[in-house]
Amino acid sequence: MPEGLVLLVNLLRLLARAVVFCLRHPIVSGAVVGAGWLAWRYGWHVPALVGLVVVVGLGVWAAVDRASFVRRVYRPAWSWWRGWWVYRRHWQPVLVTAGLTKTHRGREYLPTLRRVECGAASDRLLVQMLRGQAPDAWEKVAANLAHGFGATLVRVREGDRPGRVWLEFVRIDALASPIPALPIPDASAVDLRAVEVGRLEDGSPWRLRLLGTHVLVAGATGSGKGSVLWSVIRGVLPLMVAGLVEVWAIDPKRMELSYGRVLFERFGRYSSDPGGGMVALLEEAAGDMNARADQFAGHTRTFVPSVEHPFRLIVVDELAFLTAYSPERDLRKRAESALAILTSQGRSVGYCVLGAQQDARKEVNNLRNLFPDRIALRLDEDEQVDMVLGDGARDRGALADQISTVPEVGAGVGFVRLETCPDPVRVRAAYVSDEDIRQMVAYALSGGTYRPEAA
Ligand SMILES: Nc1ncnc2c1ncn2[C@@H]1O[C@H](COP(=O)(O)OP(=O)(O)OP(=O)(O)O)[C@@H](O)[C@H]1O
Repeated sequence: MPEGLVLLVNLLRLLARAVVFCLRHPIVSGAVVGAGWLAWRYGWHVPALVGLVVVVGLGVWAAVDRASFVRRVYRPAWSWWRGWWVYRRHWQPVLVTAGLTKTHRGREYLPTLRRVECGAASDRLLVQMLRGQAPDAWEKVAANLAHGFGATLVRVREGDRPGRVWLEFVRIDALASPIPALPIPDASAVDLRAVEVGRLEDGSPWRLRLLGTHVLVAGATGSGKGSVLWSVIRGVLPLMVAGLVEVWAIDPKRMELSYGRVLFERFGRYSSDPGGGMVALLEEAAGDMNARADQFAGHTRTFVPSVEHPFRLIVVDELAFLTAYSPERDLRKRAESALAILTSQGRSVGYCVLGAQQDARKEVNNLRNLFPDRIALRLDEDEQVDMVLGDGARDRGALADQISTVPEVGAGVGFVRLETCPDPVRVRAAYVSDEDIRQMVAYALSGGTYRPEAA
C-alpha cells in the first residue's frame, strides 16, 4: 500500500475515534469545547474564572453534603477516570493475552466493556461477552485478568441479562485488619431484622437478620466464631436491658460464653451442664415456644417483641457437642429433637437459634438445612464450603477454605449469602474482646446508663 494511503487511513481512524470519544463522553468534550470557545471569544481568564467558580462550588457541596457529593460527583468521576485509564486503555491487549478474543477471517472480535462502577475497595465492570461465550470462560482466566488490570482478585458474577457478566476487581482488602467492637447502639436503633455485626467487603455495614430466621456459624477452630456470637449479643444488648430480648446461652465448651455468664443469668438463661442441664434448657425453650404458638394461633401473624413476649435468642456454642459428641445417646436424641422443634417452628413466634459449629460435615449435623441463614468462616476443606452455604457457593467465589489462619488477618472473616443476591459476599465480624465483654456487663447491670465509649 502506498505510504500516503496508509497515512490517510490512519488519520481517518483517529478522526473516527475522536468522534466516538466525544459522543461517549459528552460532559468532558462539552466542557473542553465550551472553555475553548470562551477563551477564543473573551480571552483565557474567562474560562479560568468559570473553572474556579465550579471548583469552589464543588468544594462547598462536598463540605455541606459529603454523601451526595461522593454519590453524584466523586464516584462517577472516579469511575470514568479508572474506566478509561485502567480498563479501556488495556482492554484489548489484556483480553487477547488471556485468550478471550476470537479472530475469524482476519477480523478480531473483542468483548465489549459496557459499564464501569468504582467503589472504595473494588471495581465492577459490566461486560458483553462474545456470542457463544459463557461465564466459565472468564472464571478460568480470572487470575490473568487480575494481574492484567492490577487487582488482587477477580470474581465473575451473572450479568443483568444473558450474554453479559459482571467482573468484580478487588483492589484493596477492606477486611485485612481486625474491626474493633462496634459501639453499643441505642435501643431505638436496634432492628432485629438487621443487627450490625461487622463489615462487608465493600466497607459497608454487615447486618444480620435474627427475627424470622435461624443462623448457623460454621468455622474451624480459631476461625472467630466467638466474634460473630458476641457481636450479635452486643448488637441486641440494649433490648436485653429493656426486657424485649432474652438470650438463652448454651455453652458446652465453657469458654466463649462463660465470660458473659452474669449477663445471660440476669437477662436470659445460661447452662453449661453436660449432665442434662443444657438439653433441659433447650427442651424448656421448645416447650415455651409451643405454648406461645398456641397462644398466638389465630390472633397474631407477625411477631413484635414485648416485655410479656420477648424475642428469644438461643445461642449454642458448638451444636455438635449436643447432637453428635455427647456420650449419652438419649441426650443426643433429646437435643436433636428440641433443636428441630425450635428451628422448624420458632421463627414466626419470636425464637431464633444462633448455632456455632466447627465441623461442617453432613454426618456431624443433619439439622443444617433447618438454618436458613448460614455463615462460612474459615473451613478446613474446600468441599465443606458447599455443605455450609449450598451447592455452587465455592464456584461463585466463597473461598472459605483459603481464609488466612493468622488471627489478625483471617479470624472473623467469612462468606454469607445475602437475601438480595445469590452470590456469596465476603464479610468480617467485629472483634469483641474480653474487655469489651466486661464493659457490656457493666452497661447492662447499670441499666444502660454506663456508656463504655464515654468511660
Ligand atoms: N473478628 C475477629 N477479628 C480479629 N481477631 C479475631 C476475631 N475473632 C477472633 N479473633 C482472634 O482469633 C482467636 C480465635 O477466635 P475464637 O476463639 O473466637 O475462634 P473460635 O472459632 O470460637 O474457635 P474455637 O472453635 O476453637 O472456640 C481469638 O483469640 C482472637 O484473638
